[in-house]
Amino acid sequence: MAQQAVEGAARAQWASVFREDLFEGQAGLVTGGGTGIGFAIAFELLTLGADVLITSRNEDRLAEAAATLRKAFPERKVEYFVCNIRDDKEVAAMITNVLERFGRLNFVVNCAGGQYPAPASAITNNGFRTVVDLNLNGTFAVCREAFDQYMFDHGGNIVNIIATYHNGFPMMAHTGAARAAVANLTETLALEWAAYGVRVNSVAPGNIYSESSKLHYRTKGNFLGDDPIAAAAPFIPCKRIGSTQEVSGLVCFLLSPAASYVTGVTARIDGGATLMSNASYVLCDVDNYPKYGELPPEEDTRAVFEAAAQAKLLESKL
Ligand SMILES: CCCCCCCCC/C=C/C(=O)SCCNC(=O)CCNC(=O)[C@H](O)C(C)(C)COP(=O)(O)OP(=O)(O)OC[C@H]1O[C@@H](n2cnc3c(N)ncnc32)[C@H](O)[C@@H]1OP(=O)(O)O
Ligand SMILES: NC(=O)C1=CN([C@@H]2O[C@H](COP(=O)(O)OP(=O)(O)OC[C@H]3O[C@@H](n4cnc5c(N)ncnc54)[C@H](OP(=O)(O)O)[C@@H]3O)[C@@H](O)[C@H]2O)C=CC1
Repeated sequence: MAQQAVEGAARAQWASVFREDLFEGQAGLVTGGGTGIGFAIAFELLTLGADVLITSRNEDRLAEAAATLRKAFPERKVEYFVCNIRDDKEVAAMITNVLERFGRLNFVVNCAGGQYPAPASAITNNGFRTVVDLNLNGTFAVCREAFDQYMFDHGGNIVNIIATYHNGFPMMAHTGAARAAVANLTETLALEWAAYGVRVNSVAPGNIYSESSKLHYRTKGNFLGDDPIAAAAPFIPCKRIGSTQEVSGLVCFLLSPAASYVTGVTARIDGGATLMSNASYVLCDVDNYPKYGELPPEEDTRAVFEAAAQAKLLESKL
């Protein structure tokens, strides 16, 4: 709870690179908008003039995030609605609710999602089904309801947050399969809905610094040490993990008129990590790669890098 407020306060110091009236007059929805990447996206959309409804399962977290956003943006409408995107009826009710509150649905950002790290042989059928249900079926349900209830008549803009599933996703077979399916769904919807003035794109983040993702790995996975997201940094070409604001900036670009001719793409945002296909190429030290948004303190990151490299955590555990 308190973490949300701290995150919100920290983000109040951070400004978007985009024009402040970019989304003036628009209203939309961010699933998973109460935490992490989704919160950063909601924050930036509000910064740029939009009214935003955030939705997820945990009402306490949503209420606290909405309170933080309302405090930061008293001139905007900030709403929340409790919805499990794995439940079709709740999704339909949630879309109806956005329309009742805002009277329009110009954009949808599908950021709700997740999984647990495990080797494929340890994933039960129900575990696999659960993760596919959340990331694929839930995303589809939100897209289709948004289209049926509003975008069919008025056009609109959809961005799906997935993950870098490219070249396989060891320890994440369920989410890799689901996210690859969403990338394909993105292409199909972009084709079918172009005639209705709807653009559909995806953003595939690599390792992003978010409190909830660190917690998620520490409590449920722990296969890359205490801070697995940061421990991956030595193996990323730009030698750092990404910030939630970097993901948000890409989403805002895709929602903006500058991306009017962009539909059906999956944009990777991973510091070049998924390009690492040549085993004979050894990454150099990097000390001048640009940074944007909230990242862990330099010293902490370096300590984690050294520990990770020394223990060769990635090689030994995968
Ligand atoms: C190189 C790589 C670097 C890593 C590279 C990193 C890059 C990507 C980083 C990505 C980071 C993030 O996504 S961060 C975002 C993290 N946030 C989240 O994941 C939040 C949402 N997640 C969830 O709610 C849960 O993880 C999820 C499983 C999807 C749904 O939970 P539920 O409570 O609804 O499910 P349950 O009913 O409890 O469980 C359903 C089944 O799943 C199984 N299950 C659930 N958790 C389990 C666990 N930890 N370990 C085993 N099995 C588990 C249960 O045993 C059940 O199977 P049976 O026992 O057979 O019945
Ligand atoms: N951080 C990272 O490194 C990466 C993250 N991603 C993906 O980006 C997205 C955001 O991640 P991040 O912000 O880091 O992590 P979070 O855990 O903060 O985000 C997940 C969000 O999804 C919501 N959610 C989960 N299940 C459901 C559900 N069934 N119905 C509705 N909402 C749900 C959660 O809220 P609640 O619990 O209240 O339902 C939460 O707000 C996720 O899809 C994640 O998998 C992809 C690649 C890398």
